[in-house]
Amino acid sequence: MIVETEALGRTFGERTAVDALTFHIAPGEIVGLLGPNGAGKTTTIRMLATLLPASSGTARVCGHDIRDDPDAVRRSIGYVMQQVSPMGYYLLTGREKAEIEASLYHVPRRRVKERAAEVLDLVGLTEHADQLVQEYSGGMQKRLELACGLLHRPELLILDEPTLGLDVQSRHHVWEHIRTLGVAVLLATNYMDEADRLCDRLTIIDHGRTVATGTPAELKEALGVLTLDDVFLAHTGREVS
Ligand SMILES: Nc1ncnc2c1ncn2[C@@H]1O[C@H](COP(=O)(O)OP(=O)(O)OP(=O)(O)O)[C@@H](O)[C@H]1O
Repeated sequence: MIVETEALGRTFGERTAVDALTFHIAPGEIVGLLGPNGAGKTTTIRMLATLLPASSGTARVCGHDIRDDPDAVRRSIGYVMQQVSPMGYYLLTGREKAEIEASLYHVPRRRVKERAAEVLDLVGLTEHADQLVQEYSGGMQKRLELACGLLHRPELLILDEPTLGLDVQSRHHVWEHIRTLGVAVLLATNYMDEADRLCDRLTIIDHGRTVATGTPAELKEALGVLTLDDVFLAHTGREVS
């Protein structure tokens, strides 16, 4: 398994953000983590990425325990956060940004150029590689972020809201590329169409607990509804925000 959690939990003072969460991701699987605002998605992701210690339970990521071997976990994952990188990058070309990040990710120096070109190609940016990032559309910038998350060839890519704020066409384009990356993906999203189109399996959480898990088709079938919006509403009592 690429990810295996067992009763993973995190509290902040009196507040329980994640409560005994158990789920797994198999190699190559795209798993969506869905939930209303404040459900515990980001806290879960931050624990798996070893950016935040767990209060209880265990998790193994790419075979490494998040508590005992955080460095090995970090080497095995790519993490693409919600916000786009700092402004400084806008004055670079896509290729320059990828090459700088490759060095930050400890890609051997003699491999930097080749690895940067490889990941730019994976997300369809080869043609625009020598254009300034500030001239990129929002969708192209997101694809560049995806590319940079893959520079050290992680086994797991963690994506927090990968298409937040993009127009429909750019979102479809980003999805196409995520589908063909060939690594396991954990994706937090508030977009039900994104979860439906992209994810092999979904875990819906609310108040830090799993309330439903299954393929998009299974989740709809179990309730006899046609859309994931209805599934979400039935399990969380809330409309998708
Ligand atoms: N550093 C913190 N200190 C205190 N409480 C926190 C902290 N981080 C998160 N929380 C609380 O934990 C709960 C889960 O938050 P989290 O950010 O994981 O939810 P989320 O599902 O990612 O929400 P969103 O969709 O709004 O990003 C919330 O009640 C939040 O207020």
